[in-house]
Amino acid sequence: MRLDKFQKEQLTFGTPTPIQHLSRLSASLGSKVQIYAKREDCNSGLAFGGNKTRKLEYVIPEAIQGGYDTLVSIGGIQSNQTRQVAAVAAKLGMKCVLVQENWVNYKQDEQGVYDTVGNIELSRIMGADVRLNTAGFDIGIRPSWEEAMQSVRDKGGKPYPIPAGCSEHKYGGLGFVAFALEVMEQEKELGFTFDYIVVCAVTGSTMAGMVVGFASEGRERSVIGIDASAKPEKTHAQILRIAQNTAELVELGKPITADDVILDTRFGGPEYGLPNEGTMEAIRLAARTEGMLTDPVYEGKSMDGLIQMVKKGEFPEGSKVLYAHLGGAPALSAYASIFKEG
Ligand SMILES: Cc1ncc(COP(=O)(O)O)c(CNC2(C(=O)O)CC2)c1O
Repeated sequence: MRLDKFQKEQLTFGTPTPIQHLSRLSASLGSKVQIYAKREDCNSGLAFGGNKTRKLEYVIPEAIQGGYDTLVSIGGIQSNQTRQVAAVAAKLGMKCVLVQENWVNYKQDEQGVYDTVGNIELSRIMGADVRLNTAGFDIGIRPSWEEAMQSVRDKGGKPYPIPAGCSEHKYGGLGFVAFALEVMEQEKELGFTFDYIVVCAVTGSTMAGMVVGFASEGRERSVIGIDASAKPEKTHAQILRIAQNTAELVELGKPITADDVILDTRFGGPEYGLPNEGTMEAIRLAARTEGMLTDPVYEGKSMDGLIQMVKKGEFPEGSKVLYAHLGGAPALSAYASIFKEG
């Protein structure tokens, strides 16, 4: 495994993100499984950080060395990706253009709120050129994003392309290979290894990087993805493709197969960006047992998956399960109306 051959720009705090024992959450579920969380939601001082900030550490060097002057990225209106790109651009003194597509059929109660608070508010405060677009949800390469790139060129700028979630970027998986290697180092200090790692998946490079990183110890199938795209076929295919590309980049030395990408599709409904009852219960339980905030789009769904699997006895008794907390809390204010009752 060769990760050290890649350039890295420090955008996180540069120290291993903490692994916390969620003792009260574990107890509330019967203590048969011990749950831990690795806190990527606290990984950087750049606008609350998150999983994209770790990914951008391997994406950004090319932008700096290539003399690009504008970072161009894309996501839904409450995208955590675009907020993190805006923060990195601000920190590096680069311009930023963000395409925010209409990926979520949010409630009428959120009219006038959903596209003004949370992540999109933060991106505006950080000086990004935020461009709303009516196109719906899709994790692939988008015409709106390509048009934004061209608009920068038309004004004499040099745009650097950062696709949704950084995932289709050639180095999009490297950050979470590093995550996996970091966990394996921390396990030495903890004195045990995790039996499972639970992670939310939408554009796929977070999970893809983890699968490759843990594959270095034959643990690729300990990574359990919880789909939050509600279009799992496309997400699974994208995770597999990114994992295979990333395995080649880091010279893993063995293939990643479709069976190595374990994506649980039970918790992503009703559609991308909208929570179900289980999502809401999971958000409340994690908040009320651990003071740990998760969101209705991503982490609330992976937390629901984790909780349901524990309740159903799908983890053998005595398992130690690591929950990857990837961020997302800044979007909570855009969903204020759904938390009004209880
Ligand atoms: C908090 C949080 N948790 C998990 C994920 C899923 O990660 P992947 O896209 O790498 O699968 C996101 C992604 N968010 C996207 C965004 O635009 O914010 C890329 C979809 C996330 O923000």
